[in-house]
Amino acid sequence: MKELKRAVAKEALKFIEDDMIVSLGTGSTTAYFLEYLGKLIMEEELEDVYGVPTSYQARLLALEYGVPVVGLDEVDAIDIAVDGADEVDLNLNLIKGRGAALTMEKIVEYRAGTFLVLVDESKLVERLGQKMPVPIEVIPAAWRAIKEELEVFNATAELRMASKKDGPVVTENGNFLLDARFHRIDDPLDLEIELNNIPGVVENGIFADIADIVLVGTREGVKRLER
Ligand SMILES: O=C(CO)[C@H](O)[C@H](O)COP(=O)(O)O
Repeated sequence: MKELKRAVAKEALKFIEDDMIVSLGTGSTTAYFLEYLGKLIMEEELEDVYGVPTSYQARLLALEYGVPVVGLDEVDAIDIAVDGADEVDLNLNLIKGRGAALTMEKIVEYRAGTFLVLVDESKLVERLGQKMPVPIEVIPAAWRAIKEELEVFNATAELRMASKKDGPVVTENGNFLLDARFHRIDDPLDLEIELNNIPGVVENGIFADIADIVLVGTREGVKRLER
């Protein structure tokens, strides 16, 4: 899988041109992309490219690999957003948020001129929710009430616990995460909107109708899916 992730990350470089503002996603696949992007910038094969990080991870990697960073509030527009995903369905709807950065990711990916998604073939599913839960970022005080409310959606949710800290994962926005398993997701866009209507929900990990291009690393090479 590592090699497939590296292959899509390398292919993504073909979408980057001089003078672009690139949103930098979170996760292991975008980490490879950042490594390759930094190399091109350091070798001056790309000029005046700036990255908008979606997380501390993306920011630290950008600094390590020599990709200049700017904040979202410093740029007029984002030319392209590059990020991984946890699941991609047949209509290129996504589940994201395993890395807990879904809110910032959605903010920039929604606004980007092009949203380019990088995955290996294990992420492809017929229907969202087949393998992964939907992460939901919630205001800490509301976690239990929202967990109970999710039962109305026929979902069971778990508070995401930290592994190198006692207690729950706290996002970079100071919130908790519920990982929700739905019985069946037939209409991702509808569910995305409904979840965000629950008071106390900050954002959820369904990214319906916003991916423009998905590069899929397969054993037969990188495949390009487009809406
Ligand atoms: O949504 C994400 C982070 O919030 C990641 O993009 C997603 O989890 C994919 O990660 P990886 O490239 O490591 O498989």
